Amino acid sequence: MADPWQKAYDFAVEVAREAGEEIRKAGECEMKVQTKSSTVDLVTKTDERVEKIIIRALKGEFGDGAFIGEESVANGQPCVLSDKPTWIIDPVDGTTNFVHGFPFVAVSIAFAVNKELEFGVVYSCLEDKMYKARKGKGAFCNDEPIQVSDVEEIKKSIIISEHGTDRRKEVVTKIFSTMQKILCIPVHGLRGSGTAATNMCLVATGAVEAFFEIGIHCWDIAAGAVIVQEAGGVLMDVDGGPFDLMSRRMVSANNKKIADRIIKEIEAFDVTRDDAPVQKKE
Ligand SMILES: O=P(O)(O)OC(CO)CO
Ligand SMILES: [Mg+2]
Repeated sequence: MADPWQKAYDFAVEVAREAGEEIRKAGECEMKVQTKSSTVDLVTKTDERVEKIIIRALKGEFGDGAFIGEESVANGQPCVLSDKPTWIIDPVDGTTNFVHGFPFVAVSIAFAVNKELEFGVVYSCLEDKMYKARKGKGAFCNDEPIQVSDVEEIKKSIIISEHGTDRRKEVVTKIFSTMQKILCIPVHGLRGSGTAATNMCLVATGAVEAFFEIGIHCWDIAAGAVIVQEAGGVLMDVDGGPFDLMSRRMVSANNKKIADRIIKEIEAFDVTRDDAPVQKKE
């Protein structure tokens, strides 16, 4: 078959749009907020409900397949990327923004086969921006082609960095030390939208030169990874090695020169891989 995944790609765009509509409506109602790994790792009924809507729609169209969804994993489902066609879903990327009414929230749906990402869809639903990309076929925002910035000089760049949800003092110290060093290169500015998926789309459109983070999960960045690459950008590990979707470490940039310069300043800290075996409780 010449183009086996086109139908899945088109369907993912429609599902992301419907999910975004649900999120917009839910944002207008009062919401009950719960916490996951820590008091700053938030989840709402909307996250869980929208993930179920997405998975139900995909199963309805394509049958039972492999799914890695943020809320399914939180409820004990495995988080292992196999060779099987696999949907990787973040129903609400930017849950903290959503809870606070900070206006950047995205639905992120990616699809991988043989552990390789085939396409990604990020719907920034409060801005009504539909980002999408398919391997080898370019990246788009609302159907217009997008491209990374051509800036090569770090001193002319804007860099996105987030703070994450790990509030251990040694981790926060490393995050701020890294940010300080990058700011003082100097760069034009540091930014952060509060959603990794949207941050990657900002790299892809050329609004910023790079976004890096340690501690994100595969569902935050899988769709954005395809979008950045198809917009002409690069993905790397924070130590300069190859990007590994399950490692929870990522630098995305408009080009390798900018990525390498940022990597020089990154103070890494340990995170548990997404696909690490779950420890059995004694
Ligand atoms: O809001 P979420 O889905 O928890 O994701 C955060 C990072 O983990 C923002 O990208
Ligand atoms: Mg997320």
